[in-house]
Amino acid sequence: MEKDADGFYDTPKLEASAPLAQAESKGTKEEEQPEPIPSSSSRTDLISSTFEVTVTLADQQADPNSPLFSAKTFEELGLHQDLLKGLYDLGFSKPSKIQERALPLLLANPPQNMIGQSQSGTGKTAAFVLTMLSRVDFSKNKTQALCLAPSRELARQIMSVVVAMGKFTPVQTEYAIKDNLPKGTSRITAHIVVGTPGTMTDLLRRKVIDTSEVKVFVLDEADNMLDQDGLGDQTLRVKNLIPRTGVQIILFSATFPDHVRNFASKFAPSANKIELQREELSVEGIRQFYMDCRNEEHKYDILVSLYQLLTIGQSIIFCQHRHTADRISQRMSAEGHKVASLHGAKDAAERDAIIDNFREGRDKVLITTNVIARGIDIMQVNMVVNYDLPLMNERGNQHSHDARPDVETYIHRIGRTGRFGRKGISINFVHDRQTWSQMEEIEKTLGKKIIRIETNDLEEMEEKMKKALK
Ligand SMILES: Nc1ncnc2c1ncn2[C@@H]1O[C@H](COP(=O)(O)OP(=O)(O)OP(=O)(O)O)[C@@H](O)[C@H]1O
Repeated sequence: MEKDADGFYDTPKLEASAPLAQAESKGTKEEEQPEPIPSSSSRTDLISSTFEVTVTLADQQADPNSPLFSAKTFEELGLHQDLLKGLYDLGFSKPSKIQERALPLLLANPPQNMIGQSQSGTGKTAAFVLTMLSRVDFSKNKTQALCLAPSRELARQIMSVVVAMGKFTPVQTEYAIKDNLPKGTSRITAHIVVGTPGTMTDLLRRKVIDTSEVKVFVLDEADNMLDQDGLGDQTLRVKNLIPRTGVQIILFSATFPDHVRNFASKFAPSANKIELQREELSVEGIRQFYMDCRNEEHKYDILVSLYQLLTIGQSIIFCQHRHTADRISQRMSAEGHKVASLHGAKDAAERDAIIDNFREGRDKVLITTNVIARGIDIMQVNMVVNYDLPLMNERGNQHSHDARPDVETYIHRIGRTGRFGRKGISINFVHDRQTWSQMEEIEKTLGKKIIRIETNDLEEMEEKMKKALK
């Protein structure tokens, strides 16, 4: 698995001076999504499918068993008028379960720490962003909230939510991601700073950020941020550079494997906890499939034969290594298919352009590594392919014969589809006894059937997929 300066999730190395990325406002209603302009017949389809999505979302938010359910309104959660305006402007009408449960605890005084878990795509970001925005005293030009994420792509996305939800407040924001600040910046006074741990540590050490007024510290994807095999060391360094007392520590993730739970409890002492049972981890709307390929080369052929289906909506193809992502995308491009590839060896400006092109629907197929396995929220993604299954990040493990599957990363990867009540499908490619048993272990751990699709019957495949997406 890839590891570099920022740890498990790689960071760019070249010195590109990307301008401070303008936060993109993030619509939630289907009609606000940046779809290409449809032809008149597909426009009718779009309207009816928009209607269907809106209706099923309302149904799900009314179903007490759904993670999107809430019995309350945003008004009842004690949010400031300006933040309510921001929420309604984004098209949020009702809180999801995690928002309803977490927000009253997060906003209570005196502030209490939180360890919050909820399935992928259920609205955790709003819970911690609204907390940061609620706790900031806008009359002070001082940094008061820090938020860390495992990748620059996720940090940029979180920032877009801060800006959109804070649209009716005077919030000032700044990034702590590589190659983003103008050279020679010696002082940051923005209320909220969002970044990755390597750059954040650097800014704190050099006292570019004054921490004396910091009162909220958020870790998104907290299990990865605290994991010794992930970004644990770097995150701890950041914590050691902020005040020891008076800071509310907020940890959120869809997964908290046992080996980080204890550390999380020490990192955020006496935290309120919202936890999921193992069987609750997978998202109902994501149908999981697998394809039995003959060998590595056959995996490539199958991926190419899937191209039509991959581009019905948008798709993310996950590989274990950067070189695989590059090789597949070069081959597919040479054969006339439009695909993009994104991984941590690319420089900052390139990474930003690739994810923005994909987010805005200009590219429909993104071939990548675990760098964007977590957090990335693009509603139109209705298919995820595990070209390689995710494997545990143990030294040498990837090459050994008993390499274990990384079930947490699997949950995050497939969670790039099926966002906030949408339907999505995932397809695992298995090609030998080892990958077969790795997939079996994932299936057993999650208690969810992974259904076979024949590799030689494209029509059947298409039928099954269309049915799953209905
Ligand atoms: N109350 C709401 N009403 C409507 N849409 C919402 C609401 N809350 C969140 N959303 C939308 O749901 C999507 C998923 O939210 P978010 O990215 O916060 O999920 P998450 O729980 O952080 O997922 P992950 O675990 O994958 O990071 C976003 O597009 C967000 O705008």
